Amino acid sequence: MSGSHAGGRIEAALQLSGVAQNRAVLESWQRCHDQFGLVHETARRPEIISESQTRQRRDRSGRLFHHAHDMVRTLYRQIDTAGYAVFLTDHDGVILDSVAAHSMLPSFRTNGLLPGAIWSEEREGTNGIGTCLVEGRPITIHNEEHFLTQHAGLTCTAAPVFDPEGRVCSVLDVSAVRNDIRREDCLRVRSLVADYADALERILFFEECASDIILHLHPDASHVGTARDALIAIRPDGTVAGSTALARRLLSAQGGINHVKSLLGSDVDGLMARMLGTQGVDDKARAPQAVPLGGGGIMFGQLTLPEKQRRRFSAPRPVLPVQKTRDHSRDIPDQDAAIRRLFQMGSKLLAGEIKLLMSGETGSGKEHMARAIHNHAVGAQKPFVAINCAALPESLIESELFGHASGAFTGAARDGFGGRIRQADGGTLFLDEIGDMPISIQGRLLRVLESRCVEPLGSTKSVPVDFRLICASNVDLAAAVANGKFREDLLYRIKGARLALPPLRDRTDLADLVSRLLADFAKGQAMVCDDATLDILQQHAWPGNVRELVNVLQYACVFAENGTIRVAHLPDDLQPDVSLQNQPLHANAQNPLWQAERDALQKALGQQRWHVSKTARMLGISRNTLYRKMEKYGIHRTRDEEDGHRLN
Ligand SMILES: Nc1ncnc2c1ncn2[C@@H]1O[C@H](COP(=O)(O)OP(=O)(O)OP(=O)(O)O)[C@@H](O)[C@H]1O
Repeated sequence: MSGSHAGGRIEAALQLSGVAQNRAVLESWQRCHDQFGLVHETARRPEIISESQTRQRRDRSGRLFHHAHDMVRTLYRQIDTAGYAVFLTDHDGVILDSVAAHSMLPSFRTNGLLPGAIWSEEREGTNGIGTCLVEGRPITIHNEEHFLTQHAGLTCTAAPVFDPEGRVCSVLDVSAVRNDIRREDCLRVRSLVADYADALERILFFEECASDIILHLHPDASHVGTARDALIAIRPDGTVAGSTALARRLLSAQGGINHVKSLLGSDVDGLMARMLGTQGVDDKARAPQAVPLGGGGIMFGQLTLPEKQRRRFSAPRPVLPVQKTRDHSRDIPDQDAAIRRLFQMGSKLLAGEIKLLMSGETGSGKEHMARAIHNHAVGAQKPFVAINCAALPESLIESELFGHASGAFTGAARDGFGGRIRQADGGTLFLDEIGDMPISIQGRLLRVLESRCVEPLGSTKSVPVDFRLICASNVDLAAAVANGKFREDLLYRIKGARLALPPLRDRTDLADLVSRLLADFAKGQAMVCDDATLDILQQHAWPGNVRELVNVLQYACVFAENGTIRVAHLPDDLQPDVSLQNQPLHANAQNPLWQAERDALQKALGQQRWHVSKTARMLGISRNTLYRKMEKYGIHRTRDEEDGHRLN
């Protein structure tokens, strides 16, 4: 549609008030026209604040930017790749973060969608971000619904993120520079964006209201304690410190939710007594209870108490003594600065009984690091119990973790088994791949973490346990919560502090790591790599990280002669590929040959269901060469592909 046509349509719609299909769009056009004096055909340059101002806004957004970082990327992977980008803004509509396919960046930039750009309605007319800020609800602004003609090529779906006081503090937006997307096709994106915005709201809520009593509410008891419930933060004096948008919606008929008395008809002590009974916080607090509302009606709820309140309501229990000042100068041998920093931080946090959640690619050394931190912070003589939650069959995991009484089930040990958690008493429990823990077991683990007691299967006796906890996961747990695969309350319990281990390819100490590992394998004999070999190791992408390096070096040691590993001693995958060395350096996306090879690789990977070894065999190249080519052409699996098939 030409500019004047679009303008005519907008003017006609404005005159026919009430007839427009989309109230929000019509009202926005009205604001653009009457309040902001915008003219739809004017071509305007985007207003972009400086990098330092954008940085300041990120800092000012508090933890929003930090927490949203992974979510924005997970959301991007979850959305079909067809030209979409994901944006995070602050409360003024200034873009703080964005993710898009590299090839699409120029077109988003041309349209003014880049960090620092201001997408308020006042500035850019009706648009996903700006209109969502005004409406305070998820919205799609489709092509010509944009007030300014220059934005008619955009399709934007956005959802607001609320702070606990109910103000929109951010907008999560998914946009495409395409005009072949039908409005109805945006529905799936809209529900995804809204889910992520809700998840972000809850993370900010739990963080900001960490010292308040949290009331979880829902009309359906089965939703209480899940990511679907409504949350209200209550101060000890009964005033409401904050709530989620869902809580405000569900309780809108209650005539304000400023004080627990008007909301529930009782003060804080009354609420505690009713919901916790005489049994203390640990068990009763979790079972949803019927909650009569002050203004009539009933919901189901449960309470989560901050540590201070828990102590008030639960029996005193022995706390694992914090070790005296520890000698942090006795460091791990790794030379990489990021690894050393993580070790120092992790040791201090674990010594202070903070729970650690490690992330990092497979084989990057999460367990290795966890053990080093435990040795340093708790003491090597204390138990370190590592459990891989993905490796245990579901039928066994419960008794393995929590133990069982004698004869609790067929095949149970005759004298019973105390369970791995109790083995960690006085030391550290390391739960690897916690994202793979069955949801039924997650509830039991949560109870153990809250009550610090284990109840073995087939027994009614609770046994007190004291351990420090380190968890690791290579799946995005926030996304697992959004997909209903991981309990949100457990995530907040285990996420005291996050440690993200870098992949081996990003580490700066490969040569040093190689000589350390060789010293271990060669058992006293001198063993080195020559320069050419070291060069190849430095260039390799190491998808299997340190574990892969260990395997490669062990293999090479078998063939090494006179204490030297040469290129010929490396496995086939690491042998140099002559054909690649002859590639022109200036290959780029405009080059038809470049594109043809990229397409062929992508097709082959798709045919082989992203099985890299099989694809490499089919193409007649080594696995290592295929990895390098994938890296060169920026070929990555989408989230769906990742879910379906593990990269071998
Ligand atoms: N910094 C290191 N120094 C020496 N060896 C290491 C180091 N990091 C890891 N390793 C070795 O690499 C291998 C893989 O490490 P680890 O099991 O800790 O990785 P991970 O990230 O926990 O793997 P996964 O995600 O598969 O559970 C182990 O053999 C470990 O001993």
